[in-house]
Amino acid sequence: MYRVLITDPLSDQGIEKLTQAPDVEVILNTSLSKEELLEEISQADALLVRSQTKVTAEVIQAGKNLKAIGRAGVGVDNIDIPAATSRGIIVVNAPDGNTISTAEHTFAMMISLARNIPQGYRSTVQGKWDRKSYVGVELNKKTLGIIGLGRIGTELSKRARVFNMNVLAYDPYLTEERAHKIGVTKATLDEAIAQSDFITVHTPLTKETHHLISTEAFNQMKPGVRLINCARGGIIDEAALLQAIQDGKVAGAALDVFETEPPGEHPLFSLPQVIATPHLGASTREAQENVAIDVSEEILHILRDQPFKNAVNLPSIPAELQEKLRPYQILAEKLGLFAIQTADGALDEVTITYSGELADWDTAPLTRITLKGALSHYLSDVNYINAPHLAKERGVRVTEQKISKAQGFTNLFTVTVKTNTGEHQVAGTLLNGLGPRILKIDQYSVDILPTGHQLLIHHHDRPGAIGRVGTILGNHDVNIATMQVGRKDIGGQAIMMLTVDKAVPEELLKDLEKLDEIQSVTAIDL
Ligand SMILES: NC(=O)C1=CN([C@@H]2O[C@H](COP(=O)(O)OP(=O)(O)OC[C@H]3O[C@@H](n4cnc5c(N)ncnc54)[C@H](O)[C@@H]3O)[C@@H](O)[C@H]2O)C=CC1
Ligand SMILES: O=C(O)C(=O)COP(=O)(O)O
Repeated sequence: MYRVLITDPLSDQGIEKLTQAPDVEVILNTSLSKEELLEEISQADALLVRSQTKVTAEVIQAGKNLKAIGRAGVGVDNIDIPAATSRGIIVVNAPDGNTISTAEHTFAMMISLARNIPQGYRSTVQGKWDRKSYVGVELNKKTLGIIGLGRIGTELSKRARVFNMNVLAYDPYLTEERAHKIGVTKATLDEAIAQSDFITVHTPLTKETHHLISTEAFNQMKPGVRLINCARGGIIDEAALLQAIQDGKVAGAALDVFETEPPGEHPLFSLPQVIATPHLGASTREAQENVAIDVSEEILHILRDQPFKNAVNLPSIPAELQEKLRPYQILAEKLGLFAIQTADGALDEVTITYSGELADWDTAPLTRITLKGALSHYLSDVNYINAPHLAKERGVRVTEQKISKAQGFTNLFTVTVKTNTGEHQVAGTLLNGLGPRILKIDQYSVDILPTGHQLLIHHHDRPGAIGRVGTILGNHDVNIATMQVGRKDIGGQAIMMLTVDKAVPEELLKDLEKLDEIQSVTAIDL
């Protein structure tokens, strides 16, 4: 039974997939103290949050069984992603479900700001009839600067164009072609800031976007500019905004998000030009249902070891490529695990060579899995999420090579491990209808199923060597399932590759090493 902990309010209908799953127990508690959260998370297999719960490194560390963190929404700035990645925990979000709601909320904020609707409402319900103080401006023919033309920025631009606004968009990934297609003018950040009557931000909060709109930016703006932030507190420097309003440069600001949430009695709230909502961008029935459904499905898939889409800490792989790569996963993992066991000493480098058809594909997922296989020989908590991170942390270089020819096979997959004592190579393929096979160990050709207990023996090619090895295994009651011999020259260097029916005891290895012709004996468990 998987325990899924939910600590922020989610749509009941949205989480039905989880609550009704026979293999899931949902623990729903949206008022946990920090200590209670640390206690609850220690039992959880997955955690589901919105923006309120701060999923810190401490929380992640306490999640001993934690496999996945789901964010029912877009922004993951409340989750310590590096901490999750280094623990091998998958973080997924629900990027599509609240786009329209947030774009609509931003538009509502822009109109409210232009027409002083919140201020006019407050004054009217206080019994006043003040029509002079709340004279607004039209959106018609005004320039809207959108910083960040992703999902929400794009939806907002469509609505702005219907209102006959001229839209300038700045986004480092925006091409001229896409701008043209959407009907916006591609601008630099400086142009968007300097030429707009309304400026709205729709970027994630990152190191680069933190205080993207600061005093310097305010200095470049048109007098009377109005700002909207329905993305994240911290993209606009609140202290600089306060000053710019007080200086008369900025005519108004509409804020849905704040540097600290909840903001409490914020100095900005004493200014009549500021309107605010309590992080309501995604708070519609529709959006909440959408994101909760999306993230619940993702969590179920992760827990059940099924394919999932929206991992924040994994590169996304198109479904078609996932299908093509799936059969190679076992081969990749086993080759990594096999190669590492043939090598002594500290691991310096892992090189994965993809030959044949494989060379044309994006093989990064297979590289991760190979690395997971190799590192799992040393580390217990390694998975394909944290394998690259753990390799880097340990100074292990990882290289991919691609060769279009595959030496007679459709695909050949070669793993080379370099340690401080030498270099070893193992190659394999997927045989049509037969599954994965190891075909080469260093320069020796073999044909081995990559599974179970194996014994790799390097020896001198001498008459009787095979018989003596067989006798010693028999003496230790270890049955040989298959045996293959490879050699370079008659009477020269050779290998024996044995598949045996049980794990090889240490004493057996010692007895084999005593034989004159034996150079090395390695037990390999796959
Ligand atoms: N107020 C609310 O309730 C909600 C807030 N949000 C916030 O809105 C943000 C945007 O959401 P989406 O549009 O769905 O994300 P998205 O990922 O589709 O779009 C973000 C865009 O920002 C651009 N970008 C990144 N760095 C930039 C920079 N330095 N300058 C300019 N552009 C930059 C990216 O290229 C991307 O196109 C989220 O990160 C989230 O923080 C999202 C949903 C609800
Ligand atoms: O999806 C996002 O990024 C949001 O900011 C929505 O936040 P919420 O889920 O409403 O706390």
